Amino acid sequence: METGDNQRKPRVVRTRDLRMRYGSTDVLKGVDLTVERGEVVALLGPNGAGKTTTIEILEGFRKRSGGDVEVLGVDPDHGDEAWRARLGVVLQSWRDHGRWRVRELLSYLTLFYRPYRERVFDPDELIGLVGLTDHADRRIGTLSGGQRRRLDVAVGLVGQPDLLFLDEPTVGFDPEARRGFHELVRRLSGTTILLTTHDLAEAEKLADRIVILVSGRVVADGTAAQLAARIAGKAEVRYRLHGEEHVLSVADSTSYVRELFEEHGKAVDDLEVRRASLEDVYLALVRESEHKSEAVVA
Ligand SMILES: Nc1ncnc2c1ncn2[C@@H]1O[C@H](COP(=O)(O)OP(=O)(O)OP(=O)(O)O)[C@@H](O)[C@H]1O
Repeated sequence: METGDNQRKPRVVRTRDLRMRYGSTDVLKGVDLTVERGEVVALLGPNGAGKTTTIEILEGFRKRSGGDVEVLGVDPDHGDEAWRARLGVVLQSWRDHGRWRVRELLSYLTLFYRPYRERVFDPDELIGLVGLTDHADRRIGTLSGGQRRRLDVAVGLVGQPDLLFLDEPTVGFDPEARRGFHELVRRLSGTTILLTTHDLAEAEKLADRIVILVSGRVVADGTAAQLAARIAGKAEVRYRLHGEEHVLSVADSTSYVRELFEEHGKAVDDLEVRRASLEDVYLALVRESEHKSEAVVA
């Protein structure tokens, strides 16, 4: 008999060799992606990499050209209403129902989920969770961009989903709204989430794992630290010496700094050592992959 440790973690999303072709253009070229229960996974990649296409296939909104896909144990091409009710989808902003009021819309949506879900959110609890209590009776058309986005998230959460898709959730947020949104996602701890974003700090803050997609292929998959280790080595050292600024990229920053102080002592000022950030890692991986695919095309 298998013990708990030996049991595989339940897969919420699994794709194998996922392919998508629009006309004669291959947009997804064999994507292998897994998301395990309780994980928050960020899908990153340059414009046109295929993130939205991937998400739409997983949501059952788009039919794939090839490969195997399972979401909550079901092929999305054959997902029924009960399966759909287990998903939470936050698309780009909710533009309909501008004349409806916030509480009214959420109460109405709970009716769709009730036949399929054991528990659905109480609308007022949900409104509190997304920080819209003061706006519960406002018409949706009068909400600000950030408030509307919070409502989008609430719409995705109504049915207490087993898997939540967030497509660029904080576009257009001011820094305070963004921080509020990040706290909200943390409060959902335990919910499996697949999100796309162009905000690398956001990915680093929220995601347990980061998957980078370039030109329809997964080029990296791991924690932020694991990705950093792939291009590890160099750190940027900045300092001022006799008033003159120096910026260097060095392999062993500890030895460099030790020797710098041994040689120049107190003449060294404003020292800063910066390890590779997720942005550095991301840009390096994207450049490397783009070069490789250009070489293949050439
Ligand atoms: N319905 C469609 N018909 C033809 N081509 C499409 C269609 N939808 C998307 N594409 C193309 O597929 C590619 C991938 O698009 P997709 O929207 O999945 O990228 P993305 O990674 O989400 O990009 P972004 O970061 O800009 O949102 C793009 O080159 C896009 O032009």
